[in-house]
Amino acid sequence: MTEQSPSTRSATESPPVLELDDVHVRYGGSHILQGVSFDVPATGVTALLGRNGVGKTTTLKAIIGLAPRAGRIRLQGREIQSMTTARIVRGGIGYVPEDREVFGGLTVDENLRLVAPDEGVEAPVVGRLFPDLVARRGQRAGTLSGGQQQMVSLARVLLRENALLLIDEPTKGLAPKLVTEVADVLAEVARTTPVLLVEQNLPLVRRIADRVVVLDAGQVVHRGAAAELVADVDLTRELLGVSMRREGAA
Ligand SMILES: Nc1ncnc2c1ncn2[C@@H]1O[C@H](COP(=O)(O)OP(=O)(O)OP(=O)(O)O)[C@@H](O)[C@H]1O
Repeated sequence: MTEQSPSTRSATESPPVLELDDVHVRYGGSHILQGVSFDVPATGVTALLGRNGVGKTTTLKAIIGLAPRAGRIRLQGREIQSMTTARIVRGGIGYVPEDREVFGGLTVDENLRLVAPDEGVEAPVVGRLFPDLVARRGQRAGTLSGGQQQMVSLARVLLRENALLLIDEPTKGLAPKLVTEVADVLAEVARTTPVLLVEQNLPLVRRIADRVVVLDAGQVVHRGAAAELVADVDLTRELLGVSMRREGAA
């Protein structure tokens, strides 16, 4: 495994918000996560990277209790690996899945009122981060663009207080301008809440992530600073099969 210097925590540094220790996921005969261990620090964005099918989404699902997992997972020092998803969410993890899962037949406001019945789009966080959603409050979510649906999905988790956000490929399939908008929102959100982000867009990772964890075949193969990985053309090609040269700048 390639690794930067192990985190030597100073006396003033907060303990990690999330710790994974030897986490395994098996689906039938397939051993998908094979002893995944890493920490998510209590601030900023930690990007979970890796080629297609290496287990990134499965890692988020294991954390939130949507995949059958073994091993130890701690949220703010408390073991959560045996808890139900509902309890983990109540305990402070917000999850934005890859497929966004907005209720297409409900309006933007109705989608948000499922979480915050008294506020919906009137919630201060919505006005501050998603003015477009306020303007579209009466539009059915199923008729929104992919980027707008992503905003609804993000807004919905931000209506709660979260200790940690798990966000799965928020920019997948979005046009470049919308990628920038989503990145701006994520950067703003990460100022107050730590984020574990699955993302394939390396320019975006370079822009908003502080550190990276790279998976390959169900195992962690690299941890370190995001800027260092993204600047290393050979390493990004080796670990991810892509390079910034080919992808272009953000
Ligand atoms: N419910 C399931 N049953 C069986 N196999 C599954 C299930 N969910 C995921 N897998 C398999 O687990 C492996 C990891 O999938 P996962 O979605 O975690 O990968 P990923 O790294 O997020 O990929 P991508 O970047 O393509 O989204 C894949 O081989 C996938 O086919």
